[in-house]
Amino acid sequence: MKKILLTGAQGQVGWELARTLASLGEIHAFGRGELDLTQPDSIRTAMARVQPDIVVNAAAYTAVDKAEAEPEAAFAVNATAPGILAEEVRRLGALLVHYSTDYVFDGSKAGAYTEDDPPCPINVYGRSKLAGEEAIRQRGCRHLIFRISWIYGLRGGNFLLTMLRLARERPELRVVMDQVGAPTWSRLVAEITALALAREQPPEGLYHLGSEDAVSWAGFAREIFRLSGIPVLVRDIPSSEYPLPARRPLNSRLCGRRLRDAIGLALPSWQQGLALCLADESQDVV
Ligand SMILES: NC(=O)C1=CN([C@@H]2O[C@H](COP(=O)(O)OP(=O)(O)OC[C@H]3O[C@@H](n4cnc5c(N)ncnc54)[C@H](OP(=O)(O)O)[C@@H]3O)[C@@H](O)[C@H]2O)C=CC1
Ligand SMILES: Cc1cn([C@H]2C[C@H](O)[C@@H](COP(=O)(O)OP(=O)(O)O[C@H]3O[C@@H](C)C(=O)[C@@H](O)[C@H]3O)O2)c(=O)[nH]c1=O
Repeated sequence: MKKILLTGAQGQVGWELARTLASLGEIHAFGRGELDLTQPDSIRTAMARVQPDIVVNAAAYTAVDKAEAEPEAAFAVNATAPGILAEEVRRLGALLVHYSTDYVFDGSKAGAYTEDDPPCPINVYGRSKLAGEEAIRQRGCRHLIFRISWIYGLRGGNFLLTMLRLARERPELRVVMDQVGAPTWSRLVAEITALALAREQPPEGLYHLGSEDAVSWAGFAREIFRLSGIPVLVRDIPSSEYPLPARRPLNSRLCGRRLRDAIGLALPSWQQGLALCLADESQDVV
């Protein structure tokens, strides 16, 4: 039976992975308390204890705005730690599964970004995540990196829960309409990861995991409220009217063709994903 070491087990994606990957092998799930990615010894001790066949790194520094003020903290978790994990994975001859982001791009492309498009991040979080990808590739271990985007679910901190909370407080919300991307339910990321790992020869390298269709944050908010039956008004605004410490790419669309061609896996449309998430009764809002 394969041994799987999972980091970030309390995060949005990690929480789903802890359940979904359990069908694939013996899972050793670590939250920050048991495995702190800022402590190299903590990483090496966990790796030595578990001796995993597969490491799934779902831990990350994801506070996009806060990262602008504390780049060292973001780089420690998102860049240095994946490099150490990759070193350990190479020594064990294991496979490292890692998640990156649409924020490695500047958003200036007209269509969906492919894996061959040159990254050019415009904020600290994006730069730290790109450095993490590069650190893994440089170590030369077997790896599978999924770039994902706009993750939501009914747990943790995300745009869906923020919208549901704000709608209880205000009759009208102002939401940006000039940033487009594909909102993705955390469970679908976990399920696609499990399907990829269940293959005799799991894919390796870099893959974009995004549904082909895209929407603006304002359009996403409207669909959340439509499906939830909440009568709140969403007013379209440009990003310039919602100033934040970190710039966001205007185009976050990721082309999922490479993964579909490699193993026949693709995400459902973002609308289908959202409907599935909101209809799921197995999860409580946390
Ligand atoms: N959220 C999104 O929209 C997107 C996320 N991604 C990527 O997907 C992956 C999963 O993200 P997601 O689940 O949404 O993120 P979350 O923020 O929900 O979860 C990240 C987890 O990492 C943990 N963590 C943070 N710092 C450390 C540390 N020093 N040591 C150990 N664990 C730590 C956090 O713990 P704690 O709660 O204690 O801080 C948290 O449980 C990440 O690689 C992220 O960059 C990519 C695109 C979009
Ligand atoms: C709450 C709110 C946000 N917004 C805008 C701000 C921002 O431009 C956009 C998205 O807001 P958020 O700050 O929730 O999203 P953000 O933290 O930028 O989300 C990103 O997280 C990282 C981790 C990723 O990797 C990305 O894929 C992406 O999901 O919506 C409004 O226009 N109105 C509002 O009321």
